[in-house]
Amino acid sequence: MFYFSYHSSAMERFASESEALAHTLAEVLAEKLERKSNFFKENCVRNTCYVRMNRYPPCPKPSEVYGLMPHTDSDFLTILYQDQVGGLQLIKDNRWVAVKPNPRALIINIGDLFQAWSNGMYKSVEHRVMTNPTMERFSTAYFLCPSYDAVIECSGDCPSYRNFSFREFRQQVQDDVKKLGYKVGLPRFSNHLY
Ligand SMILES: O=C(O)CCC(=O)C(=O)O
Ligand SMILES: [Fe+2]
Repeated sequence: MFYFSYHSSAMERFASESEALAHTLAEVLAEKLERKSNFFKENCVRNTCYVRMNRYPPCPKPSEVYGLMPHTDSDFLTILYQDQVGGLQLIKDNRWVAVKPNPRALIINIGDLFQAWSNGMYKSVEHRVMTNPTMERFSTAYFLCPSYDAVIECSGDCPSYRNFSFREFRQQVQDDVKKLGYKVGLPRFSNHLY
């Protein structure tokens, strides 16, 4: 019971501090795009934002098993804290690069919805987690999401994506995963053929 309440208050703090940080960052990015900076305050709601606690047990065959498959996040912004073990990698110039653990730093990821909203000015970077042969790894992530009915309107004169609601996006991701075994994501909403 003690541990549960200790953990739950720590997680509540992580969630509320991350929420505030995510809103500040989203506002700054919106200003840079010369778009309404209160869009996130108006459209992001607590019941769709979430915290995920990831545990990666040691894996005897790290070259054969991913901790987490390559993916992009289906949200606006992700605030991630990783422990000292390492294993997170992201795609840069077509190569996987390691994100070095830093106990004093949070990792901020742009998600698919921000990529669409910014008309591709900000990119939802593909990332993955490698397993470690001897060490257990933990990470905690906060996902900033809009309400299911919020419409993601791509900015600019030549929008790369059609308008879509978060509900539509989630449904499409779920359908693709079920039918194809993987997420297609934003290309499904592209105004150009892919
Ligand atoms: O564990 C990590 O470092 C990454 C977690 C992640 O990408 C996710 O939860 O979407
Ligand atoms: Fe992720």
